[in-house]
Amino acid sequence: MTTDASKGRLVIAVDGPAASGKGTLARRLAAHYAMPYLDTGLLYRMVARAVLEAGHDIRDAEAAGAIVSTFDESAFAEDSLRGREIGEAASVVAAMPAVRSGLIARQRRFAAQSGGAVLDGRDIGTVICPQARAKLFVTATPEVRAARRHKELAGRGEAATFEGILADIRRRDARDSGRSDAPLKAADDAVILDTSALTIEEAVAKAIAIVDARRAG
Ligand SMILES: Nc1ncnc2c1ncn2[C@@H]1O[C@H](COP(=O)(O)OP(=O)(O)O)[C@@H](O)[C@H]1O
Ligand SMILES: Nc1ccn([C@@H]2O[C@H](COP(=O)(O)OP(=O)(O)O)[C@@H](O)[C@H]2O)c(=O)n1
Repeated sequence: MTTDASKGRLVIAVDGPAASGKGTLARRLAAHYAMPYLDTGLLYRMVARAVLEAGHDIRDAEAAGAIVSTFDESAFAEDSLRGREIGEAASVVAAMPAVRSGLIARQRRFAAQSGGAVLDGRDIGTVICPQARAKLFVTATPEVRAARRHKELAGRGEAATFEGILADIRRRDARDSGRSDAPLKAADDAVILDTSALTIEEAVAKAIAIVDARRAG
């Protein structure tokens, strides 16, 4: 088996825009290869929640920069981080250089585990793990992503219109792609996987084939 070039380990980087299906694929890849998985979006969501809970304005970069070095990951229930508003707030703090740099070490530590790791986010293949052996950039049209998120949020009991979610997704795409620090973009050596017309099982099969090809390459 050929693994992470530098350390003999397989690291899988999964990036992509909101509701493209990257978390679903990353989780399934982690199960398939029996590797630990980190959803890095949750870290930005935790910082956003901590900033708001401390009573700061979400645009307060100084407050967010101070919180990023002290926040306690175990203090947040995952379910409380998945909502629509926290996703929006996360993309605001994620554009702040102090927040991004404050989260780099813990992500790289996770990726450095001896058994390898799967991480998903926006900048895993470009900034956090540029040496990752396998990189996927997962996409889908904004309309397909909005429909998926709409269904997901409805399942959580969160009322929102399809049009409202589509507007959220477009705004978040623009903010994530337009920021100067670690913008959302595919790494040069990433394989693009468009899931617009794929079922979850079809997308998983393609993702495994892509990773297997990288392991063999
Ligand atoms: N290929 C797919 N077809 C249909 N639904 C999907 C597909 N991939 C993911 N989903 C669903 O879309 C929603 C968003 O997927 P998720 O993996 O959380 O996206 P992301 O991590 O990119 O935000 C979830 O409810 C998930 O079950
Ligand atoms: N590696 C990452 C992960 C998330 N993020 C930011 O965090 C926000 C929430 O990320 P997420 O992955 O939880 O969001 P979804 O794609 O699940 O909607 C994104 O809109 C990005 O602004 C980032 O900048 N870098």
